[in-house]
Amino acid sequence: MARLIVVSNRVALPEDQAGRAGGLAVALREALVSFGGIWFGWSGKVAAQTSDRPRFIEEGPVTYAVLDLGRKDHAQYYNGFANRTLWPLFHYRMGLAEFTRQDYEGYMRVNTVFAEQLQPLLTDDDLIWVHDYHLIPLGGELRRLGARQRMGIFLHTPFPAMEVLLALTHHRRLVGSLCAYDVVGFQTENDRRSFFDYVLHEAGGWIGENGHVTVWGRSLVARVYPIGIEKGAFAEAAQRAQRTVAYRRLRASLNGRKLMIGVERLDYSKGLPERFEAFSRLLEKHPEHRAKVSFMQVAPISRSEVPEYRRLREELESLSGQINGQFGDYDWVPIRYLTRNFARSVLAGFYRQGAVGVVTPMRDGMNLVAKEYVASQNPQDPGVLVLSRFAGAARELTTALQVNPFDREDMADAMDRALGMALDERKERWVEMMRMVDENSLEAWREKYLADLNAAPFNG
Ligand SMILES: O=P(O)(O)OC[C@H]1O[C@H](O[C@H]2O[C@H](CO)[C@@H](O)[C@H](O)[C@H]2O)[C@H](O)[C@@H](O)[C@@H]1O
Ligand SMILES: O=c1ccn([C@@H]2O[C@H](COP(=O)(O)OP(=O)(O)O)[C@@H](O)[C@H]2O)c(=O)[nH]1
Repeated sequence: MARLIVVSNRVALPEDQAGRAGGLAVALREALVSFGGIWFGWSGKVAAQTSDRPRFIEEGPVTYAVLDLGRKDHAQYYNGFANRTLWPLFHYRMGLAEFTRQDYEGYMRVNTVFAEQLQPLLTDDDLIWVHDYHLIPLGGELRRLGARQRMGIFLHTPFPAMEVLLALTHHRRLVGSLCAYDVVGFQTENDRRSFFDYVLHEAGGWIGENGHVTVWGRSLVARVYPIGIEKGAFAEAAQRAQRTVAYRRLRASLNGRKLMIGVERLDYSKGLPERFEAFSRLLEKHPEHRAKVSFMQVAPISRSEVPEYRRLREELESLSGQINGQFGDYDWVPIRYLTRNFARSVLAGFYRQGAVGVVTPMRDGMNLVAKEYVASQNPQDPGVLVLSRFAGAARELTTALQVNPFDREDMADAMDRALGMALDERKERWVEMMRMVDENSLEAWREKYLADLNAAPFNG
């Protein structure tokens, strides 16, 4: 049987798996255990120099092979080109995208080093599954070194419209390396359509049936695999959470008020200032909600070495202070803004208490929080999901209250509607969302992708 080689920027090492690992890490590890294989990537450590060989950690049939990144590589590849150029561009924030030649060179250099250190570990019938925008050039680099294995990539972020991508100096090289893979996976049909547009109108390629693409002398398939959450896990976690101290303390602190909850990394793609302003608008426009609802925003700090992320943090501190000052009372704080990270087992209990879940990114590949919120609800008394139409999840969760995050008024109205929604309508909307969450589970995503990768022809 073929071995599986997973390559991702972050690797969930065995010591992280006990309870801290996210659902995606658990699902990938399960696949690795059943195929046997290697998980290759960054160790998460920054050192003086990038490692000249991987550090190996063996656990049963799985080998973890990780590299430390040197300070310069970390700055140029991760904080630079990946998170200051590609991330904003892929999330349609052209104004925030910074491009420097040095960052681009650092990005390419790290991809080359990854390829050079991975290539000797490969055997002929391995299946190679690369994840995300950090490592797009890796496939092309491996091919350059002679790798003929079946190789796929899954893009967790959006793939931008062609006109946006053209703003990147090296767009041709980047898309060219995407086409070195045999299977290119996207979160939504929208993302795939943008890729097809580029193939047709910029690269002069062909799109055949069932996602077959012929371009630059290569054939590949481009398909949609919406990522999901582990089947049943959040429903169980939310039930269990009800017996915990955190659950009870949150409940007691609400003192009978409704909870509106948001959970995301502190990232400008998530639309946090816009959401805070919409909440402020809600309190202004509908004073009946004052002192009747508490909005809790969990926003663990992310990518804090990138200046745009630091500025966002300052903006949110100021906005939450201003809104609490304007509307708060001696016994009610409108916004609870928390920048610490919570375990998913705790979050499940928080989601369950949320009468309203607000997930309003300006743009998001999928947004798993939306699905986790739905799965954590009490079927007898479910909450309402207010969801941005620009989250990948909006394609599946069509019975959420969908909003335009660029329109504060629209969001404030949806919050008002969600807070007042009758039980029958809440149930009806939730049943349909839950059906989608179950159907497009994390397990289904993994199996569908691996089946396509397995079916790809060997390039020998
Ligand atoms: O590794 P970090 O820089 O700390 O960032 C965390 C991850 O953020 C992004 O997540 C994306 O993947 C999710 C699962 O497919 C999807 O729901 C979400 O919409 C995406 O934003 C990033 O793409 C990952 O590589 C990062 O590890
Ligand atoms: O304090 C927190 C905040 C978030 N998350 C998890 O982080 C993931 C965020 O994934 P999503 O797809 O929503 O966005 P991303 O951060 O990947 O862009 C979800 O599984 C959350 O449960 C967490 O474990 N603790």
